Amino acid sequence: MGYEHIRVESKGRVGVITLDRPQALNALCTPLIDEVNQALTQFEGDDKIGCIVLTGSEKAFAAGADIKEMSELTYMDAYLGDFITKWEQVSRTRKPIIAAVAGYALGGGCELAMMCDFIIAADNAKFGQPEITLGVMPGAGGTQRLTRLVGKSKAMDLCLTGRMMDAEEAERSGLVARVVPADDLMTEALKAADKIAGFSLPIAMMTKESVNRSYETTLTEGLRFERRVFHSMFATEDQKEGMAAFVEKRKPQFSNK
Ligand SMILES: CC(C)=CC(=O)SCCNC(=O)CCNC(=O)[C@H](O)C(C)(C)COP(=O)(O)OP(=O)(O)OC[C@H]1O[C@@H](n2cnc3c(N)ncnc32)[C@H](O)[C@@H]1OP(=O)(O)O
Repeated sequence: MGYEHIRVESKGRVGVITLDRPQALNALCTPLIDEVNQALTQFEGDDKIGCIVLTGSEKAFAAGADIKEMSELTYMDAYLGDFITKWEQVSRTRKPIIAAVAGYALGGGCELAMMCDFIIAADNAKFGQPEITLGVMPGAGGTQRLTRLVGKSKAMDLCLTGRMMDAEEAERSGLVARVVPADDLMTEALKAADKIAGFSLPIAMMTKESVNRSYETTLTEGLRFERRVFHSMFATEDQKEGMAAFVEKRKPQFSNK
């Protein structure tokens, strides 16, 4: 499939999806989301890919859902069309996925980044949930994921005032895993992604599943889930290889089995 609103490339074992709608600061129109989902399906099915990076431009990761597209939406359009639900493919992606964010990550842009496993931000990044200024509230996880990441007080501040926060505040608040100079964003994101892709894919996927479970359940149930998954890892060839390599003082050769 040809892509109009994104660029898709493989860099070794890392799949890179670049939002590429510069005239609208990567506003997330429906065709763009459809293309992102198509690219995710492509990378999920590609055995050579061990990690995915989702990024935008230096000016904008994404300035939100496409306001022009949304402005005429009726309640029935939104309800019957299940507006936003198709965005969630990012959060259902089983392979690790990193958001590399420079510039604006606003509204749905911030929410899309939060659907990834973690965010690496350029020092020029600006995050916010300005939906209230448009007469709506966040609708793609902003009131939920943001609250879990930064706590109630900061989430209320951002969602109720619609203000933006810079990368330094976003890191301090727990939204962002690390901040790097804007010029180094892709180098750093690719380095992190390649490192992850060099580990055992099933182990990375199970690790991701277990961390995500902590959002969905009680501590007791989460610990039980972690223990079961941890035990299951002793049935993998990669556990045998990883530990043997340590004992034999050599680099492991994971086979994703
Ligand atoms: C997920 C859900 C349910 C909701 C949402 O995400 S609601 C959207 C939340 N986002 C916003 O409210 C941000 C809207 N954008 C802005 O406030 C500004 O564009 C800016 C502060 C990000 C940048 O300002 P700047 O002056 O540098 O650039 P503009 O001239 O305003 O924009 C350039 C170009 O892009 C179009 N644009 C920007 N954002 C969107 C958007 N979210 N949807 C559609 N189009 C957008 C903007 O209209 C302009 O295009 P034109 O020159 O053709 O008007």
